[in-house]
Amino acid sequence: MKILTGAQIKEADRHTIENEPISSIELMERASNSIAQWICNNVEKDYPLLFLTGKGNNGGDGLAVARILYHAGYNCSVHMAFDKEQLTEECRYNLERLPSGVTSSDLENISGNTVIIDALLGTGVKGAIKEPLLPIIDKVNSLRNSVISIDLPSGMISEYGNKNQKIIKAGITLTLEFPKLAMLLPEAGEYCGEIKILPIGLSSQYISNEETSYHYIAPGFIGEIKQTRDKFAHKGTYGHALLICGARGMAGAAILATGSALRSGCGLVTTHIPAEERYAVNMVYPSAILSLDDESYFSGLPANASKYSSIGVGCGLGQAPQTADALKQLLVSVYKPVVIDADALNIISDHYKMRHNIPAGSILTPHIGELKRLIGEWTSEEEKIEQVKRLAANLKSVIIVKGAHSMVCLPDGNCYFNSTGNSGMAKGGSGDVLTGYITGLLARGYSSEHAAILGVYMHGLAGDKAAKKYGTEGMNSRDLIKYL
Ligand SMILES: NC(=O)C1=CN([C@@H]2O[C@H](COP(=O)(O)OP(=O)(O)OC[C@H]3O[C@@H](n4cnc5c(N)ncnc54)[C@H](O)[C@@H]3O)[C@@H](O)[C@H]2O)[C@@H](O)CC1
Ligand SMILES: [K+]
Repeated sequence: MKILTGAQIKEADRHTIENEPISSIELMERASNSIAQWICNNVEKDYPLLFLTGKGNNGGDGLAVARILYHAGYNCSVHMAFDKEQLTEECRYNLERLPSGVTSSDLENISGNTVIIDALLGTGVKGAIKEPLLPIIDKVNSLRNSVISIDLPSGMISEYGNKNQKIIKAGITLTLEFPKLAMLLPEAGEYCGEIKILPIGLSSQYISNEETSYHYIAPGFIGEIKQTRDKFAHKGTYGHALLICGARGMAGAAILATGSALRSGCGLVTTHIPAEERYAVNMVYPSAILSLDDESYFSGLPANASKYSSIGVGCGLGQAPQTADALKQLLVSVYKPVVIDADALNIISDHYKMRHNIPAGSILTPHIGELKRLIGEWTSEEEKIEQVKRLAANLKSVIIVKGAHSMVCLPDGNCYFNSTGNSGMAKGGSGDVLTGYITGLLARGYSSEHAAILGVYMHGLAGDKAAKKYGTEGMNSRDLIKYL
C-alpha cells in the first residue's frame, strides 16, 4: 500500500471529486460514514461522545460523524474551536445539519467515561499550533479519557517536522485511505496510538499513477510475494541456510536464530557455533546441523562456506579481534548475500573499510543504536531516512531499521514500513529470531527484497499472536518462534 504525502492526498481528494460523480461534501460523507461505522462497531452506546472540531474539513468530518452517531443512538456533544463564519464551506454545511439534540460543550466537567473524538486538525496543519487550538490540545492531553483521532492526531504534520510539535495524544487513530509517514516514525508515531486505516474510495487511477518511495506492508502484498511449496520437493529443493552465531555464553542467540530459520521453510539449517556450546543448540533443535568452531568465538569459516544458499551472521557473536578477521574473510569469499546483524554490524561500524566487502544484495538489520554506529547521529527523521537510503544504494543492499514499524529500505530507495508487531517484541532475542528467519527465507529462494519484507511482516505477526496469548509484558522472544 502506498504512503502518500498530505499534499498528494489533497490532490487525490481533488482528482476524485473532479473525475468521479462525487462532490466534496459527498466524499466527506463517505469518509464520515466509514468513521461512524468503525465507532459503532467498537464503542458501546453507554459512553458519551465529545467531538472537538476545527474549522477545516477535518472538523467537517467530526461534525458529520457526530450527526450520524447521534441518529444511531449515541449521546453526542460538540466543542467547536471556531465561530461559524470561520469554517470552510464543507464544515459549515455539516454544522447546519447537526441535530439540535447534539449539545454544545465548554470542555469543563468532562466525565471520565466520555470518549473524545478529535477532529481539530487533519492533513491541513501547517507549522506550530496556534491559538485557539493550543489550550484545547493541552487540556485533552491532561485528561485520562479515551481519545479517538480522525485522520491524524490533531497537530501532527503528515510527514516530517514533528519534533517539537504540540499533538493530541490519541489512543486510536482512524486514518483515511492511507497511513501517513509521520505515524510510522519514532519522532511522533506514539501520538497515534493504534492505527486503523479506513478506505474512503479515493480515485484508484490517481493513486496508481502517483509516485512515492514509501509503502506500508499490507497483507495483500504479502499474499502476492509468498511462494508456494512444491508437492514433489525434497530437502535439497528449498536451500541450505548457514547461521554463524553464539560466542561463549551466547548460545541463546544461536538457539533463537536456529529455531526461527527452521520455521522459514528452507530445506536445511546449519548453525556454526563454538564447540563448547554445541549441546545447548543440539538439545533444543535436533533438526539443525552443527558446524563447530574450535575457539569460544567465531574464529574461522566453516568448511565450504560458499556451498550454503544463504548465510546469516552476527547473533551473539561477540567482537573478538579474530572474529573481526573471520567476518572479513567471510564477506570477501562468499559471493552471495549475507544477513548481517548485531555484533557483525558493530564490527563493520568499527572497521569502516569492511563495508566495501559486503556482497551486493545483503541484508543489514540494525536497531537504532546499531544504525547510529553505522551512519552517525541524525538531527531529524528526514535526515535519518535519507542517510539510510544512501547507505542502501552504496552497499547495493537492503537495510532493515528495526523498531516499531520497522523500515525496510531497498537499494533503489523504496522504503517499506511494517504493519505488524507490538511493544512486547522490544525484548532481548527478538532480533535473533528475525535474523534466523530472514536467512532461512533467503535460502528458501526469496529475493533479498522479498525476504526482508516478508521477514519483518511475519516476525511482527508472530509477535502479535504471542501478545494475544501472553500479553505484551509476559511474551518473550522464544514465543515468537512458536507462532512463525
Ligand atoms: N473533500 C475533502 O477534501 C476531504 C477531506 N477530508 C478531511 O479533511 C482533512 C483536511 O482538511 P483541510 O485541508 O481543510 O485541513 P484541516 O481540517 O486539517 O485544517 C486546516 C485548517 O487548520 C488551520 N491550521 C493549519 N495549521 C494550523 C496550525 N498550525 N495551528 C492552528 N490552525 C492551523 C488552517 O488555517 C485551516 O483552516 C483531512 O484530514 C480529512 O479529515 C475527508 O473528509 C475526506 C474528504
Ligand atoms: K484529527
